[in-house]
Order: sequence, then structure tokens, then C-alpha cells
Amino acid sequence: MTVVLKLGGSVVTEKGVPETVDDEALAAAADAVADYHGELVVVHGGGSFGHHHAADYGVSTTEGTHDAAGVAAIHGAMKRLNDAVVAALAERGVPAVPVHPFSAASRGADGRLDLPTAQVRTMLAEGFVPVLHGDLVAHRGEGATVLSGDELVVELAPAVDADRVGVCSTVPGVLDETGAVIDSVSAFDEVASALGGSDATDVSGGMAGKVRALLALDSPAHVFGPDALSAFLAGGDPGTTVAGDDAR
Ligand SMILES: Nc1ncnc2c1ncn2[C@@H]1O[C@H](COP(=O)(O)OP(=O)(O)OP(=O)(O)O)[C@@H](O)[C@H]1O
Ligand SMILES: C=C(C)CCOP(=O)(O)O
Repeated sequence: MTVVLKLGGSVVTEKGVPETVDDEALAAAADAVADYHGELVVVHGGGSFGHHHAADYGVSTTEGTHDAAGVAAIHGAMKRLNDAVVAALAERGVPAVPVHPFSAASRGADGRLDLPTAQVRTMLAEGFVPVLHGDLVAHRGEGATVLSGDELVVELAPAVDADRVGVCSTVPGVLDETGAVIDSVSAFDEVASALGGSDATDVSGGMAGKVRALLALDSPAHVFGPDALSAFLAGGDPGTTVAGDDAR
């Protein structure tokens, strides 16, 4: 069983306080991951590490920067968060290893992502748990733009032939206008009116960006909250199942 799991940046950091890990939430997530013993790729988002710096430099997934100092600030913050996530997993005996997408990925002028994945597959085959993160990416014609963890999930799932895809955010799933968890989503229009961006500083589109990205997958993905992480890793289907046409 191969699982691709995204830990939302809003789960593992205090999203309102720049560069602050939510130690308790990270510990709880790492405990849940440590109880899982199959092949696993972890991706984490930016939270208060990536998004504040990205907003400061006016960088998003489409608006880039040629400012090397901006690249160093944003990428540097994401590496510090990645160190914290890898360390939390390692403390619990998970063979977690860091993978920094900025060093390997690129976007063409049309925005299409090219993400080499042979190293991730080899890490899995050798028993490691690769831990990737939302990052910047060199983007032809734009300098560097934001690469969201959600995009990484969409690229990685087919590349590692994932059996299950999970996106753990702070909310218990995709919510309707009344705040109730929607059981399943098969098209963006079904939920567009309920979808906003993020409560916190977020340059990559909040839940709307997430749903759009996951609908492009050719396998179903599950969006759930931190309390349901163990249930997901145990094989359950908590929260909202997002499955576009290609996933049916
Ligand atoms: N209809 C909706 N259902 C669920 N969440 C929604 C909805 N509309 C807007 N949101 C917002 O989307 C947020 C989740 O997206 P966000 O990008 O902040 O999460 P994340 O992936 O956990 O964090 P990060 O982007 O830092 O990795 C929720 O916290 C909520 O504020
Ligand atoms: C803001 C940066 C650098 C990464 C964003 O990743 P996300 O939180 O998964 O959208």
C-alpha cells in the first residue's frame, strides 16, 4: 500500500504567527504517521513559514520574482519548516528524509510543472519516507513562482503509483455553505459557491486551489482534519472524497 499524504501548513504551524511551528499539532501528526508502516510520501505546505514571505515578495503560483534575496527568504523558510517536520518524524523512528523541490523542479512559460520523481521512487524502494514541501520553482519568463504542496501531491500520486491520497488540513473536509462536511465532490462547479480562499495568509488558493488540484488526479483523494489522520492512515475514508472524471 503506497500513500501520498499532505500535511497542511495550517496544521503544523501557527499560521498567523510568522515562522512558528505548532509543536503540539506537529507532534500529534507525527505520532499518527509513526503508526503507519507501508510506503509513504509526505508533503507539507507552507503555513506561516512560506506564505508570509511569499506575500512580502508578491510571489504566487503565477506571479514570480527575479529577486534572489526573495528566493532565499521563501525557500529558506520552507527548508526550516521541512527540517522541523523531518525531525519530528525521525524522533518517532520514521525513516524520514528531506526533498527540496526548488532544486529539481521547473515550470515552462505555460506554467506546466516538470517535477523529476525518480529520486522519490528510489527513496521509497529503499525504505525511506521522502518528505517534500511546498516551495518555489524556477518558472520560465517569471523568475520563480510558488509551487504548492497540493500541486506536488497531484504530480507525485501517479509517479509513485499511490493507492491512497490524503490531504490533512485544519478543517474536517470541504464544507458547504452551512459549514457541514460535503461527503464527495466530483466537479468544481458543485462546490464553487461554498469555496473561499484561506482564513490565513495563503498565496496558493486555500481550499478552492486544493479542490481544483485534486480533481485533476486520476485517483480519489481524501480531504480531512487532523483528528482524522489516524483513521485515514488506517484505511478509512474520513472527510470529503474528491474524485474528478478521471478518478471514477
Ligand atoms: N468551503 C470550504 N471548505 C473548507 N475550507 C474552506 C472552504 N472555503 C475556504 N476554506 C478555507 O480553506 C482553508 C484550507 O486551505 P489552506 O490552504 O489554508 O490549508 P492547508 O493546505 O492546510 O495550509 P497550507 O496551504 O499552508 O499548506 C481552511 O482553513 C478554510 O479557511
Ligand atoms: C508558500 C510556499 C512557498 C509554499 C506553499 O505551499 P502550500 O501551503 O502547500 O500551498
